[in-house]
Amino acid sequence: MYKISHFLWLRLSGLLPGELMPDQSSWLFSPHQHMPLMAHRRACMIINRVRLFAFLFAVLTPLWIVVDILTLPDTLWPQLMALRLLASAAFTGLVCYKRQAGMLNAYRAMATLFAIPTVFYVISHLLLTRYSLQGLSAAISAGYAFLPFVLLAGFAIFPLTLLESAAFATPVLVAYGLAGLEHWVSGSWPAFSAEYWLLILITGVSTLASISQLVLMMALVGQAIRDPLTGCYSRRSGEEILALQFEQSVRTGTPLSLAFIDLDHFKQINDRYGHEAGDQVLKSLVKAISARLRRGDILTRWGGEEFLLILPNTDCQQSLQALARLYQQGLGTRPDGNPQTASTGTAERINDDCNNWQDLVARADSRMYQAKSSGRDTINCHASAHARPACAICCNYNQSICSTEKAPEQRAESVALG
Ligand SMILES: Nc1nc2c(ncn2[C@@H]2O[C@H](COP(=O)(O)OP(=O)(O)OP(=O)(O)O)[C@@H](O)[C@H]2O)c(=O)[nH]1
Repeated sequence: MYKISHFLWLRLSGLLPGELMPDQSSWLFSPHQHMPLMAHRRACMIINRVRLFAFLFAVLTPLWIVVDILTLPDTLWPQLMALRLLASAAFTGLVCYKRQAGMLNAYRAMATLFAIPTVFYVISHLLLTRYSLQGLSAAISAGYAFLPFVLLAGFAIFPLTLLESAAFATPVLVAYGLAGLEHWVSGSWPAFSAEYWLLILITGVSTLASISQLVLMMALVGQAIRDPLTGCYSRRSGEEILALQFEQSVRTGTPLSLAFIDLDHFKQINDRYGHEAGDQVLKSLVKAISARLRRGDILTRWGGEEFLLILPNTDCQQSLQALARLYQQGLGTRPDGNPQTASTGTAERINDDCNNWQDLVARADSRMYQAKSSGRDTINCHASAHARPACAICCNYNQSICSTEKAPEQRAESVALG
């Protein structure tokens, strides 16, 4: 059974554009495990497309009023006209929708976009069934029944997971099913069943199109956010991630630590062994660090041989522990066989009392420079005046010495780390 489903999955995922990493297949089913950067970009895209869709509907919906006036009874078209104008106003409101990009806001925007035509469809259906229209009027009024088809086909322009597509399509399918109940009662159920089946087929095709868009987006985001040499996050995406993490840390009151890591004497490698050897050292450093990171920690290449490690939900002491572990297990090897060392400066949002992520990076950066000038191969998390004493630790791994500026009990702690 597993083999069959695996084979099927490979065949199906091969049909989708872009490359799909095996560990990303669950991303197509539910948004649960999407990384924050992906979720942010997807939310931006969904909100933009909702506006586009709403603009189109805001313009097209009132245009049909002319046809209604010319073909429908005088008692019916004014009601439909009022309905159309209301729907158009609601769509215009959506075009002006300006909220911060987040998946919750994206869902709200999409739900509103699909709710407007669904309500329009149900009310227009109730109005039209009160009249027994004939000839041209009947033909024109039949057009109203196609609205759910247009709506479900519209899913194709959004990058959605399977679960999301199902959640948005279900109310439309239910509304259409309820509106068609009387066809069953009046005996014209075969025609209605065929229509309903067509609706389900369109939903299936749109869902596949949405998932394909999601795959394409994942591939593009994946390429855009990675540093091509080392495979870790690029500086641009690092800044985006950091802005999101900082915002979340402020909102939830949780700590956020940064470690600014700069390789020591890296220029010598390039000068003595060539750029190729230098590149190799960078790659092995990223490999070494990535293998030991906690899920949720993010490594970004900030500059040539400078890396920024983002540690969400991690306080000063925990970040020092994590870094001590990285240093102890090694940061890779230089071409001459010696271990590669690095100078690191750390900062933490609450302890350092930083109001924005740029300040936090600047704090970690300046501590990294202090670490360089104090002999390299060092983690420097010297605290600011606001910091708790536990953070006033500076470890020099070359000399296996750790010193504290504050309480003696922290010395014991830092020696244990070193
Ligand atoms: N091979 C390689 N070298 C790079 C890359 N990016 C930057 N560099 C080199 O990294 C070197 C950085 O040199 P410096 O800033 O003097 O730093 P350092 O030699 O590590 O000295 P300290 O930081 O003071 O220990 C420069 O020679 C850059 O050309 C890269 O992608 N590949």
